Amino acid sequence: MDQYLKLCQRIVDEGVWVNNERTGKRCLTVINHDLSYDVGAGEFPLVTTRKSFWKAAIAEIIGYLRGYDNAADFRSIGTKTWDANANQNEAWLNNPHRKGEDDCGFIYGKVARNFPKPDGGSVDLLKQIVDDLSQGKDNRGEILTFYHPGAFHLGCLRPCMYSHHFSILGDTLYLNSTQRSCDVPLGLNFNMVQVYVLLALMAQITGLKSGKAYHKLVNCHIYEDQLAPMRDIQLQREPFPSPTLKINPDIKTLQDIETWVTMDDFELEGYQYHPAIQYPFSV
Ligand SMILES: Nc1nc(=O)c2c([nH]1)NC[C@@H]1CN(c3ccc(C(=O)N[C@@H](CCC(=O)O)C(=O)O)cc3)CN21
Ligand SMILES: O=c1ccn([C@H]2C[C@H](O)[C@@H](COP(=O)(O)O)O2)c(=O)[nH]1
Repeated sequence: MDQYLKLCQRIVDEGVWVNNERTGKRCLTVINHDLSYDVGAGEFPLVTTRKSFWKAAIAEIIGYLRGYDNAADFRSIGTKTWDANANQNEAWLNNPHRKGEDDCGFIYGKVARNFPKPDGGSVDLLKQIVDDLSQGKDNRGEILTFYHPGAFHLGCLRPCMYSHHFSILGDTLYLNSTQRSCDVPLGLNFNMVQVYVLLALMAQITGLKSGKAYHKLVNCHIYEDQLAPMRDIQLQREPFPSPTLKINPDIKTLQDIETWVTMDDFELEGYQYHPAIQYPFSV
């Protein structure tokens, strides 16, 4: 939580205004920031200086692991975060590849689980990684990528957290996640939870211990209409101690994640937080 507040303060102090063409808004921006979470020690990086809808964040990453490409599927496991990008993004609404209401197109897990091969067919990157890690194998390229520049025109949004690289040292699993673009008030609140949960879940289903997760952010921004509540309200609050996340130990395989896991399999102990702040969302 301290790391998060430091980044917010860094943007307020050092940020440079950048015009963003896609949203038509100005963003106060810094380049390059590194966060890390000791998942093995249970350091759950949840924001406490406003109410966080952490279950929606977990639902989103579970949806990615399942390869969802439809906002209705995301809603059915507990998050509305893809509604606006699927149904209110002008460029996507006019895109001939959009298959109708709630379609997100070829995004995130849909890409990783069906990664097109130049010589035909596709690869399920996640399954390959889970199979390797389960046998204690790390080929120094255990990379789950959601990024396919040749397919951007087929989806409503390019992936923001686009690469998750897993590594084994001894009996412990590590994760390096990279994010190209970060909406610090809204998106990052979710993305920190997702990096933590991704390492914890992957360690649990591959029989390894959780180590550390390293989260690299490239373009970190606060949209112009989010600056006042961040600077004048959220940054004036004192953080509470971090809560602890409990994950159902019965989750043992990738198939469990694909078939029966719900948000009831995740519980928080000791979450104390300040009142909610509603930040504007830019489509
Ligand atoms: N501008 C922008 N920022 C993002 O963070 C973002 C996108 N676009 N597009 C794709 C996904 C969708 N994500 C989202 C979308 C909405 C919220 C949001 O509205 N969060 C609120 C309420 C959440 C709830 O009620 O469940 C929040 O207060 O955190 C967060 C992340 C993250 N991503
Ligand atoms: O997981 C996510 C997904 C999206 N975001 C933010 C970052 C940007 O503000 C927008 C995406 O816009 P681009 O023009 O494609 O960069 O969504 C996030 O922070 N985390």
